[in-house]
Amino acid sequence: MLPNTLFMGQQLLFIQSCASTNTEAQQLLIKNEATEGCTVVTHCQTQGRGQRGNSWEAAPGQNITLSVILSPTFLAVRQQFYLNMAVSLAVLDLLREQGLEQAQVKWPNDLFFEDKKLGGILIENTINSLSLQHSIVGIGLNVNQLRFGTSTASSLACALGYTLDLEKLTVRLLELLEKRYLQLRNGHLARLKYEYLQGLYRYQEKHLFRIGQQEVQGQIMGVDEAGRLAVEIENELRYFDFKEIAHVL
Ligand SMILES: Nc1ncnc2c1ncn2[C@@H]1O[C@H](COP(=O)(O)OP(=O)(O)OP(=O)(O)O)[C@@H](O)[C@H]1O
Ligand SMILES: O=C(O)CCCC[C@@H]1SC[C@@H]2NC(=O)N[C@@H]21
Repeated sequence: MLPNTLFMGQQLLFIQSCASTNTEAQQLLIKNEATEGCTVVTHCQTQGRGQRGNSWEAAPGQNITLSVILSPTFLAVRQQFYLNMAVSLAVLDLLREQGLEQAQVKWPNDLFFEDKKLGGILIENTINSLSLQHSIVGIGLNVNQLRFGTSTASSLACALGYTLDLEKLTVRLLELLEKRYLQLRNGHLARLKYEYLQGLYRYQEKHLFRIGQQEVQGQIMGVDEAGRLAVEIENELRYFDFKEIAHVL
């Protein structure tokens, strides 16, 4: 089954089992065998990689684990977080379309529903001096798996109470990803950022954050182009990189 798209997922490679679809996609890029939108899908990822060096858990045959190769050469290096926002929104669109209206994105790009993580995104960019050259967009979405090693993980099936058709869902994700990517390519950056913030977990709410060893109360006020989180703490607006701040859940 191919998605109804111009290019996203039109070159679709299904691999029964692999260490990581991001690594497989990297190999395709090196061998010059990929056109834009080329997608690597597997049912069994044995060494899935997450952000911050975490590993990604996915029981065989039950989840979406895929990587898409893109060439966002129209984005300046300093604008690269817009790609994260576009991809996060595509996965959020899918979750909401499936009935999880309250799903949100936990900064920078975790998919959250009722305080549990349903999915994650790992984007690996190759850059030249000024712009992005290639991006490998890895998406892991917990679909039919019911039990996880991490207490904070959940799946669509857990949330909805029924099993979903993995292939149909994958095809739909690629369609939604193309829509959001075209929005990005057509320069609708402000729109993307607005929608990302509207879908952001705990946006403009007072909550506890962990900064180093300390727990402080703060309020997310936005993100900057570099993807840093803007948090108001004691009447001061401070900016944080990925590893510098975490939500206290
Ligand atoms: N399929 C999965 N679904 C949800 N979480 C998963 C899955 N596989 C692995 N995890 C793990 O869940 C943990 C939580 O992920 P997360 O990216 O939020 O890490 P973290 O370092 O705890 O981040 P933070 O403290 O900023 O929220 C990580 O250890 C991640 O590796
Ligand atoms: O939230 C995270 O930490 C990101 C998880 C990303 C997991 C996906 S699964 C498909 C692709 N291949 C990988 O090794 N990682 C990404």
